[in-house]
Amino acid sequence: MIDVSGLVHRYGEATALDGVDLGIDDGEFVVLAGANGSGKTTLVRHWNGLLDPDAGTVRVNGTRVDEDLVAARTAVGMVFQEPRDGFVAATVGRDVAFGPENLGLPRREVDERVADALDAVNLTGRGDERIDALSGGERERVAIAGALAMRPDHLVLDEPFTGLDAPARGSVLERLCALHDAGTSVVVVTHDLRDVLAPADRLVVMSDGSVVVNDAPGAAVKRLAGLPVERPC
Ligand SMILES: Nc1ncnc2c1ncn2[C@@H]1O[C@H](COP(=O)(O)OP(=O)(O)OP(=O)(O)O)[C@@H](O)[C@H]1O
Repeated sequence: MIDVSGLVHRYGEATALDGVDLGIDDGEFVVLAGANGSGKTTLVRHWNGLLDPDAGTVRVNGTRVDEDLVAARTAVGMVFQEPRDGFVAATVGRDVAFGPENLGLPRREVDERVADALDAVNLTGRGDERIDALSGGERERVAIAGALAMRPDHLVLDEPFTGLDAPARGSVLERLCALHDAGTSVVVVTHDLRDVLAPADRLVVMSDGSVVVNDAPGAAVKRLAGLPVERPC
């Protein structure tokens, strides 16, 4: 469970989050939408302690993030925008192994986690391939595998479909649905609601640093008129 209460974040004089209250339950599939600059990225960066609140609290599984950063970062796996710039190794397997290796896990467990994570994103047996030879969709799935290898309770993806063509977008979304079906909570941050609402349990929309819609997708979509969000087709 991620529990955000009265969260305020300022960059200098500018208020990026203006008292956000939001909960993400275990096993939920939540779409977090809103126009550019509405505060989505700032909000999710608080979930594993990459930013400090100016006011309010963020708890992950009942513990304040600032009291136990390691627990928050283990429980909340993040796949940031443009993961293509964030790879730490040349090959798929080495990159996915990086997180578990840094936890100091024994080799056998690292190998098992890497194999499971690659299975989960449909890249079974492709650990030796070079990342720079993969397609955009495959690279996104490597980034997701890297987060999954940490065995998170919540997987948070910031604009995972940016720059992907329709088939790649479909394959990434299909993998997210499979992970959700297997019990991982999935939060997709996006300004583009095409396709992604069908599997979602909830749609949260931000505007100017506040949550303005927070409801089941069917009901939420009816309230999008006038909000700067691309509606589903
Ligand atoms: N490092 C920073 N320094 C100063 N201002 C920032 C910084 N990061 C974000 N902001 C500002 O905070 C506000 C919220 O930005 P944020 O990136 O959280 O929104 P977003 O909804 O994720 O937008 P996008 O879709 O463009 O990533 C914006 O006004 C943005 O310009």
